[in-house]
Amino acid sequence: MSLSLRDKSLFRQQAFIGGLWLDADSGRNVPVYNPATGAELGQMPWMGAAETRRAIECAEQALVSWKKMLSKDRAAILRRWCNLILEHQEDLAQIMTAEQGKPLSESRSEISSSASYIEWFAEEAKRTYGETIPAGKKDQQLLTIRQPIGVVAAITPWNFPAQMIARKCSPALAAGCTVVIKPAPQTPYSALALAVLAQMAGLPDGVLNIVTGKAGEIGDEMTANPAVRKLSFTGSTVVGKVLMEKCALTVKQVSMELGGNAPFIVFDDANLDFAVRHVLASKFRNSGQTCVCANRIMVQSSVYDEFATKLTSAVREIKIGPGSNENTTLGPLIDDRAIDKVDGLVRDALSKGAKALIGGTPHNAGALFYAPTVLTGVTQNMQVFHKEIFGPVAPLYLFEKEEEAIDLANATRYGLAAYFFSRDVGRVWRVSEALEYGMVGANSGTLSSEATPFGGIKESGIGREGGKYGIQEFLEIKYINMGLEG
Ligand SMILES: NC(=O)C1=CN([C@@H]2O[C@H](COP(=O)(O)OP(=O)(O)OC[C@H]3O[C@@H](n4cnc5c(N)ncnc54)[C@H](OP(=O)(O)O)[C@@H]3O)[C@@H](O)[C@H]2O)C=CC1
Ligand SMILES: O=C(O)CCCC(=O)O
Repeated sequence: MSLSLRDKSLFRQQAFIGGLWLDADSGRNVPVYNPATGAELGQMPWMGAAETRRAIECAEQALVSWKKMLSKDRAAILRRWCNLILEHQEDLAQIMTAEQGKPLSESRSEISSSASYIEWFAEEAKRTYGETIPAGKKDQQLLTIRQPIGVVAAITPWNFPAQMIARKCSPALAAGCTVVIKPAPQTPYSALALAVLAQMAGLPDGVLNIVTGKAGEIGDEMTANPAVRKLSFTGSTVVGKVLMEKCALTVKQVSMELGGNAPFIVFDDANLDFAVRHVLASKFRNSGQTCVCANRIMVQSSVYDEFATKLTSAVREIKIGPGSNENTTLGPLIDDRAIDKVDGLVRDALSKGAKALIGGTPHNAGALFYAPTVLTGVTQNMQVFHKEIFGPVAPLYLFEKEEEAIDLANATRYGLAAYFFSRDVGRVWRVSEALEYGMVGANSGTLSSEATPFGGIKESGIGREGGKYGIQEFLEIKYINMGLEG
């Protein structure tokens, strides 16, 4: 292991089931690599259906007492977990940067935002209110209570290896559910480190379980096992649809946080320097590998050239390199497939008439680095208009009128995040309403926070994470009709 951690116990190469650290039944492991250097970081157990089934059984057994625990006691454990995460922020950030590649400053801020989700839901645990309903007859009381759904399965991606666990697990645990997680194979160590701290915080055995290994087998067990009552997934729309189909057979609830194709519209009355700063934050964070990244930057014709020049100058200042260098602002992509996908989209656009003002090729910092890129002259007939880029490529589209920008923005099957910049208050309201998206940044390129509902419409998903809505995803409403006589 090449990491130098203050607390070495955080780096685990075993899965976590029923409070025990375990190898795969077969004893088989697979390597995990640092995307910046290609060096092997360690091994991860290659588990399958049998281990997943046992993790679900553990979660089912733990559910019996966890759901009955007073919510303030569950909240206290979550609060301790949050505090331990903050205490170990630096080690957790080092682990994340090593396995995921993002700059250390971004890893540190992901760890603190993960802690914020846990803190938020520790508080929400105490507020899972029911209601009374005025009855139509004198001899009855009508009411609702909210109860935990039961065992939850969570499948998480590699782009936010800690925050995804916090966003799914803390509301589930706060609600009284127990959880089995499958983290992405590229980034298991952040998830396992969080489990070390959860155990230290006093989370009872079996309440949180992490199974690493074969996606197909683990996913099939999670979706077929009747004990699992809910699946929460973040990842590609293609995989999300397959999982939804499989969940239908046992009628499980699902929360799906899937792909995006975010428009970022710059109107001619916008403050261009301000908009450029926000494009940088939205487009290049995590090397462009977020589902809410600006994917199609649409600029009104009268400010198009000026905006393109300003953006290119700003992109020139980006410092590309390993995330472990303190001055790096853009790290590598996650793997070869990501490089091929991003480069393929750029090649297609260039071959159809787009121009690269900067970048446009892989970068020589290492095998998985892509040069930050600005493309002009991009049009709807290029693949990049339709696909989630998931890389540091900013394609600029030109539009004339507000209605045209809205039509262009909505011309996609995705509906996660959208952004626009304008100083006209009437337009700010009109466009906010017209955009067919779950989240809109009006003069803002950042959206995510523990206090707000994160999620999409159309093929970007179902459900909301965060805010007062997040915990409801893990609660069932029970209606009680109480007869007062007899
Ligand atoms: N909404 C978002 O935040 C994300 C969107 N994406 C989009 O998806 C593209 C591809 O990325 P990729 O990592 O392949 O995304 P995937 O959707 O394939 O992977 C996300 C998670 O789902 C798991 N998974 C995949 N197939 C199954 C299955 N049949 N059963 C159970 N779990 C499964 C993966 O595990 P395993 O890797 O072992 O297959 C991983 O843990 C990206 O370029 C991006 O466009 C990707 C990640 C996050
Ligand atoms: O890409 C995602 O799936 C989540 C984005 C989280 C964030 O914006 O911090």
